[in-house]
Amino acid sequence: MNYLAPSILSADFAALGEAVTLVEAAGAPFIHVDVMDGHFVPNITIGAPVAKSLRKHIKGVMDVHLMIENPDQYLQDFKDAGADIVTVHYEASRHIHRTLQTIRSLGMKSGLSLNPGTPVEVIECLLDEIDMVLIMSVNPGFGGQSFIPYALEKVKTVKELAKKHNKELLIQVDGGVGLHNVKEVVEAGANVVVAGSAVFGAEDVTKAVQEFIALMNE
Ligand SMILES: O=C(CO)[C@H](O)[C@H](O)COP(=O)(O)O
Ligand SMILES: [Co+2]
Repeated sequence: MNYLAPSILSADFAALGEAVTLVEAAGAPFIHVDVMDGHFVPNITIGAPVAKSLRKHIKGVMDVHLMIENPDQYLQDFKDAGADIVTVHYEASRHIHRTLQTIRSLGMKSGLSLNPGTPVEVIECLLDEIDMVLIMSVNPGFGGQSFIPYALEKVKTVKELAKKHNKELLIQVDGGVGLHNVKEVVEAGANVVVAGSAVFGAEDVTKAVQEFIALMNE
């Protein structure tokens, strides 16, 4: 089974509850929440209070992608907000092993995200602490960017590592994924696909979600 995670980054921020309800009704099992602080990435979005309000509308998995400096400082807040998965960036934590351990100790699934410029090999010594690897296929900060093809090579490497070390590992790809390339992304080994602009920018959001899910599980 492969999972679609619509990113609310491209939804109307004044109507996030409705956005979540719409994509869940269409069959999306994860809701991807992009948290940006204006320091780690050059954009600011939302924080734990908004995630907490949103939680009341989410029936499935709340998948929080932290693009922030000092993630350790906010892990408890996202636990309190009801996050199921919290993903932190390798590049944002000085003691990433400890950060991942803390996420799990709070009772959430731990995700590790790699920027396009970070070699995939860094995950090897962290695999015991990770429930999900997020391969960024754009430089984080904005929706609607173009997919960086080399991400597929990184996904293939993660898939090989997962076969050896953790068959349950979730492998997520985020950035520039649309109906035109989602099959390629899944074939490379991704089992969780984030899509923001291709879902919320579509003329018919319900149809877009359904088409994604059909292509991902053919
Ligand atoms: O983390 C992100 C950006 O940093 C977003 O999740 C991602 O960009 C989704 O948007 P799109 O599908 O439009 O590329
Ligand atoms: Co994201």
